[in-house]
Amino acid sequence: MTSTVDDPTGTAGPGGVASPGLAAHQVTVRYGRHRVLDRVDLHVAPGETVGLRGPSGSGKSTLARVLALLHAPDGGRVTLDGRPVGGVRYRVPAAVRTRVAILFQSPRAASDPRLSLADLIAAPLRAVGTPTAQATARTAELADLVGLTPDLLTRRPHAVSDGQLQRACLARALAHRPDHLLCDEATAMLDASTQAHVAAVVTDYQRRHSAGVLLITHDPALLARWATRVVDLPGPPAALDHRAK
Ligand SMILES: Nc1ncnc2c1ncn2[C@@H]1O[C@H](COP(=O)(O)OP(=O)(O)OP(=O)(O)O)[C@@H](O)[C@H]1O
Repeated sequence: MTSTVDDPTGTAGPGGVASPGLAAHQVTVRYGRHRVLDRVDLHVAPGETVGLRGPSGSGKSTLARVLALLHAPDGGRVTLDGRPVGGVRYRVPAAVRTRVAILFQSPRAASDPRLSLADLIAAPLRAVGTPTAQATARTAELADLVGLTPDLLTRRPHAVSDGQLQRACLARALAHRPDHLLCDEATAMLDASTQAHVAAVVTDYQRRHSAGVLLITHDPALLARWATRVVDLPGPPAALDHRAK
């Protein structure tokens, strides 16, 4: 069974010219015997917002983690501007991996409880050896961008609300001015006003930087309002791997 969900235009075409963007090509992922993604294609061009929907368990978060270069697929590959990206996490050169950022649903699960919000935002800058003064200035700029006041920056995650922590996670995601931002149910846990604010910051960033956005959500209203186009992941291919026994 092939689950091609999108037309991947991120490969070099007949003329050898690669279209810009972030793409998954024939991506397959298994957890043990459970095949979650089966040869899936997806392409996010600069400036567009691709909505990704599908039933619970269809592999949306898994695909986002593959595209964020956090999870190595068992088959297929990820390309950036048509060039294959080998490896995941710190095996990918900083200049490449910082072009993609991801914002998760639960800011608490995605935050080190020992860090102040300022250190949390600055973590990706520190990870690539950004000089302290530069990292401090950029952190202040990012905090301002997401609407975090200076008094909140000295607090740790337990001392701020979910909405404030998600704003810090958004600031952290934007630290390196990524070309692609993957939002995995990123506003699902937020109240309406924080949800609107986070969406406004992302869309403004997207407009100014021509960033591609992947929007994973179960919310049809959010997809209708924000997505340029919507891609459907089929349900989990449950029985597939029993045949291989
Ligand atoms: N690290 C893991 N180890 C084993 N199984 C996993 C792992 N991560 C996800 N899965 C399983 O893979 C399947 C797809 O999970 P995934 O979170 O990608 O789906 P999803 O479409 O994002 O679901 P939802 O809409 O409920 O968030 C699920 O059956 C899940 O239990």
